[in-house]
Amino acid sequence: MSDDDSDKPEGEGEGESGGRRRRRSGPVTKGGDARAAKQMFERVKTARGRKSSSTRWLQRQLNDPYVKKAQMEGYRSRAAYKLIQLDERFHLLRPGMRIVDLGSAPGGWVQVALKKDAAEVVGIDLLEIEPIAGATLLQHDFSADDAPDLVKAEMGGPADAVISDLAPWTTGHKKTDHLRIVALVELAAHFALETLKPGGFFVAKVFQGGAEGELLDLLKANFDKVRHFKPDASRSESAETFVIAMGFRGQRGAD
Ligand SMILES: C[S@@+](CC[C@H](N)C(=O)[O-])C[C@H]1O[C@@H](n2cnc3c(N)ncnc32)[C@H](O)[C@@H]1O
Repeated sequence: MSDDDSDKPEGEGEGESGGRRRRRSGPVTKGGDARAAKQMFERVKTARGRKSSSTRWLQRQLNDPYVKKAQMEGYRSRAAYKLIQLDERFHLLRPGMRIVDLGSAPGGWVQVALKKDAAEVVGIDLLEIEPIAGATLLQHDFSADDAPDLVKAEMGGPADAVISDLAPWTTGHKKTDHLRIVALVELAAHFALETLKPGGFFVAKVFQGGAEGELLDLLKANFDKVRHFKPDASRSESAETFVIAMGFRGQRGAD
């Protein structure tokens, strides 16, 4: 993953793209390991064969209050608190909504949307996601041509919200990675324009300067309000922030 705010150690968990899998029901992972909630700072010894970047990731995870909170409150990722805090700030999630979550593995944002009594939650990721009761989870590339129609068919209509915590797998080459990240957010915005209903909103993780240039122009042309916000759960050393575009003007504005 590109982002040092990621929930996985660098280089782990890369999934194959292509195949599509549907999951409709299953248990939400509950509870947490009380031992993991220890208050003391945990130091991790560099084990043989473990890269120092993995050691740093492990040490940070063990000492991160949001990791501990997620384990105790039954969320699959610390990322869940980013959506919770975005919602606290902008009052986005309301009961009965149809919500599309782009890049949903392992499922923290899906859990938050369900907790807010969404009527339909469709999550899509290149990676397989353990089932979550009440959500439809697709293992698919959201940028594939057929993805918007697939998602709309699963939801039974246009979405009230498209939320994106997408992070691309990276090459280590700074310029290439930056282009990949920008392209991914732009694709997510176009996905939103194709699937949202008028009045709907789009939330997306963006990097560095936030939504800029063509992306910002696109959002301003199609939404009544565009804001940026970095939730407390987003690590201060991370270049990520979030763009929130509210009041979709409808398909004609997308021209
Ligand atoms: C930071 S994680 C999302 C965490 C999630 N919001 C949560 O709360 O658990 C970003 C995800 O984006 C996914 N992703 C990246 N490119 C994708 C693509 N083209 N289509 C679908 N998912 C993609 C990755 O596989 C990864 O699981």
